Amino acid sequence: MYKIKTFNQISVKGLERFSREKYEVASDIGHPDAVLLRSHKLHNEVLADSVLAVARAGAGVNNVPVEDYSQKGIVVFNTPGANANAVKELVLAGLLLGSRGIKSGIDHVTTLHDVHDAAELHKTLEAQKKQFAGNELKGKTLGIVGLGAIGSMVADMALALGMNVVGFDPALSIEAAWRLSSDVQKAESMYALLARCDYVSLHVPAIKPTQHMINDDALAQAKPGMLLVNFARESIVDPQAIVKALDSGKLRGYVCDFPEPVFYGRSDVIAMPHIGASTAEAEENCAIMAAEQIMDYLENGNIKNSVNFPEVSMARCEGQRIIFANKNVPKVLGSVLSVLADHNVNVLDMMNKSRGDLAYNILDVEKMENGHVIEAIRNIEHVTTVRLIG
Ligand SMILES: NC(=O)c1ccc[n+]([C@@H]2O[C@H](COP(=O)([O-])OP(=O)(O)OC[C@H]3O[C@@H](n4cnc5c(N)ncnc54)[C@H](O)[C@@H]3O)[C@@H](O)[C@H]2O)c1
Ligand SMILES: O=C(O)CC[C@@H](O)C(=O)O
Repeated sequence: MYKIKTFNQISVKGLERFSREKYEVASDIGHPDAVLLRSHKLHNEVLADSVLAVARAGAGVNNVPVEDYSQKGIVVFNTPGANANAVKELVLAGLLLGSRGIKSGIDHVTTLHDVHDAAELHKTLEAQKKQFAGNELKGKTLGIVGLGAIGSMVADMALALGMNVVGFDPALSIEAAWRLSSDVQKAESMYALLARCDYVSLHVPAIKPTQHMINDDALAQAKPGMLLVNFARESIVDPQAIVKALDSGKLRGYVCDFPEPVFYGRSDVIAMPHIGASTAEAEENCAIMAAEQIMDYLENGNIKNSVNFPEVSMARCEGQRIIFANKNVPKVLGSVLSVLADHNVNVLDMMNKSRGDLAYNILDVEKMENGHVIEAIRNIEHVTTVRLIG
């Protein structure tokens, strides 16, 4: 029986993927084989030594200490693209909320709830509505920083609305480049993008190089009156710099998914409670993808959509499967094969891949009589984890 520990509310559609015959899934499991979570921060959690994999039902893995887990041989998964459409749709809402007097207009209507005469109410509102006029998106220029799963969808949406789209992504993957419309203009730097855009939407991961990438210097380059939209992460912007830019009029507004105390009481900030991915569809997509990735890893040793291990998938042969991870240095695979040879174990198929400092291997072998083989592999220098599957 495999054991899965959950944090956060995970969509039932994903949890149902774990068959009851093979899996026990609960939030209070003591020695799990895998952890399934959303935004819960794992940095302060002590994970049991039994944990082989951690799956983040979502895109950002800044709540997972990935480097630490890599040293321990724990595979970390995420679910790329599974919630991108939900975020894209909320970015559209953000652009509209920042362009039109939608929120202030609705708030104003609620202040008139003591006016009970309909004719008087309509007359008052008609006289006052000019305060809530705004601008259209069509014909304006949207800058997108980060053109991955979400950024590319936001680009398509903005083009369909008749906006000009400028993008910046120095680490664009080949797959993402194929997805991107040829109508997206390329900016040479983020500063160049900020200088020419009426709207800018951020879609980068929260990693060291993106920490406070929107700061005083960056905002000094911005086109005056720009609207900034941030559905990526709080750490990407310096909140004090945002406040200064709003006060000086450099920024017209800031729409985000990450409220900060310094924004309280400001009518030029619209802050939502991290609901970019909070749709039934996105939650299901993420949970299903995460559950399937965990199952394929636990049952077959295959790895798909990991943020720290290489992508590895091999069809099963008859017999047994040995999987092991090791530090990416010479001779480890050779030493493992020598152990197998010494124990008369025949290898049927194998795969070896590396990613940075890590190497990962799948060996299908004829059924072994000798129970000491796995222990002998575990004792080889630089091997971090080894497992025998059925
Ligand atoms: N608000 C929410 O609920 C919500 C939901 C989903 C994702 N997110 C956030 O959005 C981020 C992006 O999600 P995604 O699915 O598009 O991820 P993704 O990995 O598909 O795309 C991220 C893109 O950012 C690019 N990038 C990295 N560093 C950059 C830099 N310095 N400048 C410009 N581009 C850079 C990468 O090359 C990549 O193409 C996630 O990491 C997560 O933090 C938030
Ligand atoms: O799980 C969530 O609600 C948020 C997920 C989102 O922040 C992500 O990075 O995918």
